[in-house]
Order: sequence, then C-alpha cells, then structure tokens
Amino acid sequence: MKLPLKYTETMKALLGEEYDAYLASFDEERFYGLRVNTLKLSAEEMAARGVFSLRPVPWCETGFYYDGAERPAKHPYYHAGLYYLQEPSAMSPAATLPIGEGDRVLDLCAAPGGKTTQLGARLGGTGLLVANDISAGRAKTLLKNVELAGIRNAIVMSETPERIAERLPHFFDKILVDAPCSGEGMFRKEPDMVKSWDAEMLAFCRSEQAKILEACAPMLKAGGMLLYSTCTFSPEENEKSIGNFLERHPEFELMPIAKKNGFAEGLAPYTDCARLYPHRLKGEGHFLALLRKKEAAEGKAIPAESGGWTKEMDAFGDFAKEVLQEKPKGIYKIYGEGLYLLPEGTPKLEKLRVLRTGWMLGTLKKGRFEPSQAFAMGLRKEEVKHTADFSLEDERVIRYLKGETVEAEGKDGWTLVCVDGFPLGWAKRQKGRLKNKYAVSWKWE
Ligand SMILES: C[S@@+](CC[C@H](N)C(=O)[O-])C[C@H]1O[C@@H](n2cnc3c(N)ncnc32)[C@H](O)[C@@H]1O
Repeated sequence: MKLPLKYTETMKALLGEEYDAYLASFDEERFYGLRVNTLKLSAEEMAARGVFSLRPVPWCETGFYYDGAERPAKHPYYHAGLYYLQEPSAMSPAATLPIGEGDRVLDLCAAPGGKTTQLGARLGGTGLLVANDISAGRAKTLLKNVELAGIRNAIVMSETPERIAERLPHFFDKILVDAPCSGEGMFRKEPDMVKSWDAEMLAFCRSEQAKILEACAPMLKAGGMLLYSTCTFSPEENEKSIGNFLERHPEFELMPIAKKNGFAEGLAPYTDCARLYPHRLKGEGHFLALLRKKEAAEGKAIPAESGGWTKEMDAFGDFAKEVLQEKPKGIYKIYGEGLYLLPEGTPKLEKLRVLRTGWMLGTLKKGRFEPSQAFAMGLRKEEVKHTADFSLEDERVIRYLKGETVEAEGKDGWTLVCVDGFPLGWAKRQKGRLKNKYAVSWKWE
C-alpha cells in the first residue's frame, strides 16, 4: 500500500525503532471481531454454542476473534441480535469507560452503534443511554442497531453536541466521545481511507474534536467520566486535543488506563492515555483518554417525562393480557401513533431531533395495537405466552427471516417467532400458519 510521505515521516518520528514492525503489520492478515450481546446471553454461553471458532479478545470480556470465512453477519443469530460485529481494537473505548448500574450515559458520536450497543449491554437494562450522531442518515443505522440489540432504555437522536449541552447540563454520569478523526488506524483494514487523508482533513478533524469536547464539559455531573477515543495515531488529534481541553478545563483530570494486553502509553506528558498499535496487538489502531470531572457548579433539575395510562392504551392492555406473561412496567407514553415505554428519568427533549425515546412497543391505530420489531427484539421468550421456537437447523428460520409464511401449530393470534429461544420477530398465527410480520427492511437477502 502506498502511504503519504507526510504520514510515514510522522509515524517514523512517533514510533522510532518500532516503525519497521508497524509497516510490516500491513502485510499481515486482518483480525475479525464479534462482541456478544450480554442482554441476550453471556459470552460463555455464546462460545459454548460452538457456531463460530471464537478466541477471546484480551481487553474486552465479551469480545472474540472469529475467522473471516465464517461470515457471522449471514447467520440467524445475527438477526436475533446475539452479537455485534466489531473490529477488536474498537471494543476498547466502551470496555475502558467505567459503567455503573443506573448510570446516565451519553454516546455522543455513536453511529453506526458499535460502542452504543456495548454500553447498552454493560448497563444491563438499568439507567439511561443516550446515543447521538450528527448525521441523520447514520443515526437511522444507529437506531436499527439499538433495536436489533434489544436495548429498551435508549434515546436515539441526531443533534449537534452544542444543542444537547444546552438542554442537558450536569445530566450525565458518563460520556463516550468516539470522535470523527483522520482514521489512520484504519489504513490497514480500509486502504481507501488513505485517499482522503491530507493536512486539510487533519485540521478539520482537530477543530471538530475541540468543539465536541467543549460541549461535553457542561454535560457531565461532578465525579462523572468522559472517555475520548479516536481510531487515528496523529498526536494532534489525540494527546494535543486532550492537552488543549485540560488547559481550558482545570475542573477535569486525566485518569490512568492500565497498560496491559499490548496497550502502549500515550505521548508524554499524557502517558496515562493509551495507544493501540497493530504491531503490538491483534487489532487495528485506537487512542484512548479517560477524564474525570472533579467538580461542577450546582445544576438545576432537568424536567423528566411523566406518563400515565390513557384510554387509547387499552388496546395494548388487551394485547398484553392475551400475549404477554405480564405487562412491562415503566412510563407509558404515546408519540404520534406509537406507544413507547420510557426509562425512568427520561428528560423532556422538546425541540431536539429525536428518532426514538425508549422502547417502541408498537402502533395504536383505530383501537388496535400492532406490535413493533423493536418490541420483539427487546423481549425475552419467557415473557411471552405464545411462541414458535425453531431450532437453528430448522429451515423455517430462514424462510421466516425472508418474509415467508411458515407452518407451526399453536394457539391462533400474535406469536413471537424465536430461534433457539431468542426472539426474531412477530407473526400472526391462524390455523397452524404463521402470517409473517418480520420488519420488511430487515429481511434476509
Ligand atoms: C468514529 S465514528 C463513530 C463510530 C461509532 N462510535 C461506533 O462505534 O460504531 C464518528 C461519528 O461521529 C459523527 N460525527 C461527526 N461530527 C460529529 C459531531 N459534531 N457531533 C456528533 N457526531 C459527529 C459521524 O457522523 C460518525 O458517525
């Protein structure tokens, strides 16, 4: 691969005698990664299924390498949201940010959702996860991945960091900024990225990163933590971005990141940061900085959404009685024709571009309730009375995912279709035939 001269000169200066090993890594095979969605099953349970040849990623408890030829994206378990395909070094930011039960977490540059789904799994259904991406198109992909993972407690939006900061000061316990960057760490995996690399792009990224970090400062509570990551090696976008931020914000301090599993120190004086290089570990490239906000001015309370059962929701009440073991608990809210279950403490978000608030249960139309794909994905089989559970080898699984009508005996009415006990979507059963209600845009191609 032909690398820009300016880039190789910088890397030589950065790596010294390690530079040749770094260059040699371009001739090595790339690593494929898969991260288990622990909202559905544990990493051990996934490995025990033996469907892929999984080897652990050392820095992420739920991450595994797999063989590229195995194509896990073309597998029913992928459609069941059992895992997310993620480059192994990209698993490090969300694995490094400490997450506690009940935290309010913001993933500010989130699309397509690799780290959002990881944070959602780490929250384990507690607290609140706000996933944002400035690009409206990419935010749609983010939403799909949040739904596929079965995350019930997320808000997905497409906003500028400044507008979120205006509305949600002192609100978050944790923030992850996986910043837009020049992508030098991806040159090996995606050689086309080299073409867009130049000084102008670097300058643009630096200025974006500074603006994004600036907006984060007021959003964190005192004691809150911010994990800044990039997939680039450039000191300007990494240690310098962090250094400039710390100069402007003495209320923040840099926290040490353990240097194990091949992680290298950040450049002095920011040695507490971590650098991931492809010649030192089995992954591409990343930079991580963990910051803690020592103090914050008292913030005023942000008004929270409230709900309450209304007559229109009775159609869902009837559905729940018929189909579910128990009606899910939480704040019920109608937006447009959609019925949603909101996580506790959901802030009022008027005037922000929000794609999704909480768990979308379905639509209420003309006194009828129609369950959504997101509802199916957030459920566990045990929560539903009527299911059609096929084994992985059953040819009806792929036929269902293709949108076909399949046969399965059982009680007439709404039925949750599952593979090996994991929900795939809805069907309406009539006389042993499952009328397909799988989301059209999710169909198996
Ligand atoms: C490195 S990618 C994020 C990858 C993502 N975290 C994941 O793990 O799947 C950076 C993202 O930042 C978004 N972005 C760029 N500028 C932004 C801004 N000012 N505010 C929020 N998002 C921004 C881009 O649209 C892009 O999707």
